[in-house]
Order: sequence, then structure tokens, then C-alpha cells
Amino acid sequence: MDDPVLLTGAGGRVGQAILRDLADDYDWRLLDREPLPREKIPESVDDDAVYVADVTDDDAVLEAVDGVGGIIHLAGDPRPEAPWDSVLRNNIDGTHTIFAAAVEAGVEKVAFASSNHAVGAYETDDRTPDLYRPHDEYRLDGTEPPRPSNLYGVSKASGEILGRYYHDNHDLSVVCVRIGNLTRGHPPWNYERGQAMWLSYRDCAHLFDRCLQADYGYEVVYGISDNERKYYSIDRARDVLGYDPIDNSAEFEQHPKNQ
Ligand SMILES: NC(=O)C1=CN([C@@H]2O[C@H](COP(=O)(O)OP(=O)(O)OC[C@H]3O[C@@H](n4cnc5c(N)ncnc54)[C@H](O)[C@@H]3O)[C@@H](O)[C@H]2O)C=CC1
Ligand SMILES: O=C1O[C@H](COP(=O)(O)O)[C@@H](O)[C@H](O)[C@H]1O
Repeated sequence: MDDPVLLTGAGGRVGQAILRDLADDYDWRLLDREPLPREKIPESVDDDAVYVADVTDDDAVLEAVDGVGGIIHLAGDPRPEAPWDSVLRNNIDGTHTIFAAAVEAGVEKVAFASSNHAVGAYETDDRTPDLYRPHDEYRLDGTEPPRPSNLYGVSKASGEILGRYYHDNHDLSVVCVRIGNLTRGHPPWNYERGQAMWLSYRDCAHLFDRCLQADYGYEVVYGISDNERKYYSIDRARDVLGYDPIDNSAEFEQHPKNQ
């Protein structure tokens, strides 16, 4: 994509994973409500491309999206235990502001950071813990309806539905990435669920790169590495986006201290 790309929530974990590998690949605009320390801003990004703004601020968001071709929308409250007033404002209202501004500014595509918690209630007592183990063949593939495990998950499901609306009614290309568990360097230790939905930093950057490069209408995909343990299919991300992950949590199964 030759046009600038807006990255919201740029100072957070997912934003930094993306910038670590793709800093020089796009003409980035970075938005975060917290001022970004110098070390979080790639050298290639000028000061006037960094926006300290809240995603619920219509005017600030319109200014940031003016002239951009794509948006990666990450900003929001990421806590599974976040209270309703926070997810209502930061996640639902903020995501609405982004989609509405994208349409007004003529942006081509938006990649929205959804979450495993939008579908967390599929992990029923009778399915777990087998679900998290390599022999289990149960898969969610993105065609199933949301089944949130908490109010944070409700807010992510709401973002997906907002994306559906803006695609169907305004022809915006939208991909919702149900991100698993992003951790740096290795999967979470002693946490089978986290290992089944691990997303490595480099696979994360590659996946969002594909979200900017590929052609699609409206998609819901899972954002995990190519883990041996998995209950999310990554077939749709492979087929539609050309996602080709490198990592697999099985290669890190044991904490060195337990070996
Ligand atoms: N880290 C993970 O494993 C997963 C993350 N996600 C989603 O990915 C997105 C990013 O998550 P992380 O990077 O882990 O979170 P984070 O908390 O590290 O980063 C979020 C960033 O967004 C900014 N932000 C929050 N509310 C804002 C607002 N109203 N306006 C402007 N900026 C705001 C924060 O200042 C922060 O820099 C979130 O939407 C989260 O729900 C989804 C699934 C898993
Ligand atoms: O959506 C998110 O999911 C990950 C993984 O969930 P967890 O319940 O296994 O921790 C979480 O770490 C992250 O903060 C959240 O935004």
C-alpha cells in the first residue's frame, strides 16, 4: 500500500510487535492517547505523523485519517476483566469513531483487533481441557457467531458487527482479527490455553502486513501462530490473506526449569 497507514494503539504490545518488523514498509501515522516515548517511534516516522489523541475524539480521528489508505485499529482497553464503562467508551465507541471516520475520509481498508474473548464461551466445561491439546480436532473457523466470555469480549464482538455494517453499507473492506495470546519470545509457560492460541511477535507483524496487502470484503480470521495445539483454524487467514506463519508453540512446550 502506497498511501499512509494509521496505526491506533501504536504504543501497546501489538502495535510495537507490528512496528518492530514493518517500521520501514509503510508510511506510518501513529495514534495513541498516551504520548509515545522516543524508543517506541521508528526513526522513519516524523513527529508530525504521531498523534496523541483518544479514539473517541471525532475531530482528532478525522484529522489522523485524512489521506490514509488503510487503518490498523488496535486502541482500546485490552483487559478481559475490564468494566462496562471502559469497554463501552474505549472499545465500542472508539471503534465506531474509527469506522465512521474511515468511511468519511474514503479509506480503503480497516483491520480491527478483535479477540479470542469474543468467542471464549465456546470453551465449555465438557470441551476443556481436551480442546487445548494436540489430539483434539475441534476448530472454530470464524464462521461461528460470537459467544463472548466477558464484557470485554462483548465489546470485541460489537466491533466485528460494526465492521460488518460499515462493509455492507459503505463498501469499506474490513478484516477482524480474533487475536489469541501475543507474548514476546516464547509462548506462555504452564498455560495450555495460552499455548494453543499463542501468536508470536513476528507472526503478528506478518499477519497485519497481509491485512494491509490482501484484497477482501468482510472477513473474520483467527490470529494465532501455526501451533500444534490449536482450536482456532487459520485456514481462512491463509486462504484470503496469504498468512503463512512461522512459529509453533510446541517448539517451546516446556519451561527450561521443568525440563
Ligand atoms: N495482546 C494480546 O494478546 C491481545 C490483544 N488484543 C487486542 O489488541 C489491541 C491491542 O492490545 P495490546 O497491544 O495488548 O494492548 P496495550 O494495552 O498494550 O495497548 C493498547 C494501546 O492503546 C492505547 N489506548 C487505549 N485506549 C485508547 C483510547 N481510547 N484512545 C487512544 N489510545 C488508546 C493505550 O494507550 C495503549 O498504548 C486491543 O484492542 C486488544 O483488545 C486482542 C487479543 C489479544
Ligand atoms: O484479548 C486478549 O486476550 C489475551 C489472552 O487472553 P487470556 O485470558 O488468556 O490472558 C490477553 O492476554 C490480552 O490481554 C487480551 O487483550
